[in-house]
Amino acid sequence: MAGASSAPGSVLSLDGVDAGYGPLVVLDGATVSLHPGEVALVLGANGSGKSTLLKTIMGLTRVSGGRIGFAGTDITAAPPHRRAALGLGYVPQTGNVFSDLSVIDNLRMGAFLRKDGIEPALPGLVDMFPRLGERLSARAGALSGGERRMLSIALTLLLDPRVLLLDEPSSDLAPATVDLVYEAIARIHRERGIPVLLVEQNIAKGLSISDRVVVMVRGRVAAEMAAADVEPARLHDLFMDGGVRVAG
Ligand SMILES: Nc1ncnc2c1ncn2[C@@H]1O[C@H](COP(=O)(O)OP(=O)(O)OP(=O)(O)O)[C@@H](O)[C@H]1O
Repeated sequence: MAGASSAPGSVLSLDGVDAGYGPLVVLDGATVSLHPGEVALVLGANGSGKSTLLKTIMGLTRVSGGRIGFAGTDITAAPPHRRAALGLGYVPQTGNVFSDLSVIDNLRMGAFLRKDGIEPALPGLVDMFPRLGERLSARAGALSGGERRMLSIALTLLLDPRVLLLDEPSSDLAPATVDLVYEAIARIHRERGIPVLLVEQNIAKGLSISDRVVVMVRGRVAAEMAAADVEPARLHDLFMDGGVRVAG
């Protein structure tokens, strides 16, 4: 249903969404929106529902209430492939890379839906991720953690997303590698103007590229603020409001 549920001025919005896994309800009236051109950082304690929020936006959980709007379309009941086709680009924490295929074959697979194949997109991707360009014939399973993360992001970019949903891009990476991955994310945002909804436990790193912060407590958005206004001590209090352990 066109125009049914996007919050004014937002490209993506969740309005009172309840969602979870089977009988387990994790998101409990989650209301959040993403505006054109912004990076919004989702913070919260372990188990507060950050990853579930992204999975729900992609249609990977069971939604039992509320509405999800994307680019003027009500996608609450849309299957994941339709959400991807509409322009939702999801980079999960793990799992969208084929370890037994080479880097270039992963990219060919990722370009399967493109009418023009991988060739026209490859120079831009290699420019964005030079390390991948040097390792096109390497088996993806032999890549470093950072290279795999870059391949994972590159695969999502091949879908020409209108929004990027990133789930903990720093997880399990050494600090220097985190910096490389974040430089790439910042560059994608700057050069392509793609709004980003970022889930991250590395608060300092997440804040470094974000405009706005959304704090989740027990499956709902407990607070929102400009990234520039974030006081770490206050964040800690907000996280603890849910009575659960603080991440990191
Ligand atoms: N596939 C699943 N099946 C059942 N329960 C799940 C599943 N995935 C997550 N959960 C539960 O949902 C709740 C929220 O998990 P979620 O991963 O969304 O939290 P999170 O805020 O991303 O946590 P973290 O910071 O630890 O990654 C947790 O209680 C978790 O055990």
